[in-house]
Amino acid sequence: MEKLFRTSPDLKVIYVLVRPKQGQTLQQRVFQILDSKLFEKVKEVCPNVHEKIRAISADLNQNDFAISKEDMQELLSHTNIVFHCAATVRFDDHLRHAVQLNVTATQQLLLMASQMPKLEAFIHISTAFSNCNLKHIDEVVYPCPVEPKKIIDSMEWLDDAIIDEITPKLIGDRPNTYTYTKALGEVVVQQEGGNLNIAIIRPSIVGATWQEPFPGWVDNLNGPSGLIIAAGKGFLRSIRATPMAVADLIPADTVVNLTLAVGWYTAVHRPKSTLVYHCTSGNLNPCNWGKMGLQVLATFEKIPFERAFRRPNADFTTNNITTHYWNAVSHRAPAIIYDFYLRLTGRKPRMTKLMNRLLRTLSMVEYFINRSWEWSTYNTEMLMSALSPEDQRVFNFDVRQLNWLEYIENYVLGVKKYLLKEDMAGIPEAKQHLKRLRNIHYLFNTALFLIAWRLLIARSQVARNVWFFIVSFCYKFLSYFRASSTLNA
Ligand SMILES: CCCCCCCCCCCCCCCCCCCCCCCCCC(=O)SCCNC(=O)CCNC(=O)[C@H](O)C(C)(C)COP(=O)(O)OP(=O)(O)OC[C@H]1O[C@@H](n2cnc3c(N)ncnc32)[C@H](O)[C@@H]1OP(=O)(O)O
Ligand SMILES: NC(=O)C1=CN([C@@H]2O[C@H](COP(=O)(O)OP(=O)(O)OC[C@H]3O[C@@H](n4cnc5c(N)ncnc54)[C@H](OP(=O)(O)O)[C@@H]3O)[C@@H](O)[C@H]2O)C=CC1
Repeated sequence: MEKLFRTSPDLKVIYVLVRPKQGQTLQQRVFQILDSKLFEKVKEVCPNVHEKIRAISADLNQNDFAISKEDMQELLSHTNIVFHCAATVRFDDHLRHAVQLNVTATQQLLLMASQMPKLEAFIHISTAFSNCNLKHIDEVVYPCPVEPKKIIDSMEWLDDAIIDEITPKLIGDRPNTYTYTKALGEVVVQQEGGNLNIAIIRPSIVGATWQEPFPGWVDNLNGPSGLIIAAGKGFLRSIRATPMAVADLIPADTVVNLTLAVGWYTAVHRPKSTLVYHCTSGNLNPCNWGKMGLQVLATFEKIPFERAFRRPNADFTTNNITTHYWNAVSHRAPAIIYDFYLRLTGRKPRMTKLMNRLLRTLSMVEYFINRSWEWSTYNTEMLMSALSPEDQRVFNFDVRQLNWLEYIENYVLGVKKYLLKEDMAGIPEAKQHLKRLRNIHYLFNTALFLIAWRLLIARSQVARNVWFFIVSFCYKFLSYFRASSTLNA
């Protein structure tokens, strides 16, 4: 919405389907976004943007999306382009819910779109990981072993226990219900698109904005953002990842630019078949997890997060044994010690619970950070050459121009400002806090070493002998040093 109004202020209206949430009405939700820093530039070129965004109450889990008759009539008769990006993105969602939102709702939306007389294009947002069971992925829709229609039907009569049982068999070699249902959604789009002008966009891991409307903007914890917070606050100490695996991140504004360009191309050129566009970075400008991790850590040195639990010092592990070891030593043990301290001081323990959640999240993302994929980008490159030089500039999605180190630094800064809502004025205090944590760390390690050593020499003759040897060696060395300095004098 932001980019559309900034580049096309004469646009009449955007209908946005919204559900009320967390005690906020849909108008409040939309106005909160419009009143945020994100929309400041838009308001300069389009001061009445509030009037041009029409929030329609809708819940994609309900029949006909629970849209009122009047709203439905308005939508059907006025819409020119549909951008469908609503989805459940939870990796561990129950299959019934994931099918409902990512497959059945897509089917229903296509049906709605087929009743829109003025519709020029239907743009469906999928994910580059919908076929993550393959190593090389082309810009085509791959068939699924079980037809989506059969899956939709079976979800209506199977009970939860049976669905739980068959889920691993259905998802096969995909890691979760999210990627599986997004793949089913693509098949539905292809099979049931009828005469509609359709395109599918597959972004990889969406990160903060690169340039527009300003660098580093981010508003959710998906992808790496949540883990950047966990690392910056010192909770995340170790993560099972392959440093050389490609970190296929794609900035949010690049996805937006490609999406709008695809909308134009699909509406104007009306390709004969459904085109799939990969919105990925790995084949054009690869960055790996090792480089990304190091740059994230380097940025924490310059711009630390406030009130860290421990000093940010995360590392990658590459096998199961070291992962278990570091999980026990660096994640669980400090959480237990801290909760013990909270209990002693009469407060409610919370760190173990938080750590368990973090470990669960890590186990869910491991699949994606220990493998590399190749996505072909012929259609995306074709689209780039179909744009005029001016549009290539305004709707830039050429990731070859992206400087990763600069991007990652802005990403971390954006996480601090827009997700954690921390003020830059707090950086000196955050640095002081980290110094205190470093001193506590050294003090704790020294005390631990002394206690362990004391226990060892109390129990072992060998340790005692080593101890006496070290003490007498030091004594002799000091005596020799004193004697030689007296002679020199
Ligand atoms: C060489 C040396 C180098 C040294 C290096 C050092 C390195 C050090 C630097 C480290 C940085 C670099 C790291 C690189 C890793 C990148 C990972 C990339 C992932 C890629 C995936 C891409 C896949 C495909 C992309 C796609 O196509 S699409 C979208 C992908 N979809 C998602 O990303 C949703 C995931 N999430 C869930 O699946 C659910 O969230 C669930 C997790 C089950 C929890 O579930 P549950 O435990 O039920 O808890 P919730 O209620 O959900 O949340 C409970 C609480 O956790 C919060 N929280 C929700 N989420 C997340 C999240 N992510 N991360 C963290 N927290 C989260 C939430 O705010 C709430 O906090 P609270 O409000 O309680 O305070
Ligand atoms: N983030 C990523 O890395 C990637 C994301 N994608 C795709 O991009 C799209 C957006 O994802 P992302 O922004 O990350 O995730 P979000 O969860 O932020 O966006 C999903 C949107 O769907 C809406 N939604 C979910 N359920 C319903 C419902 N029942 N009725 C109405 N609206 C609903 C949500 O509304 P609400 O705000 O009310 O919850 C939310 O606005 C998805 O299709 C996802 O598959 C693809 C590749 C990577």
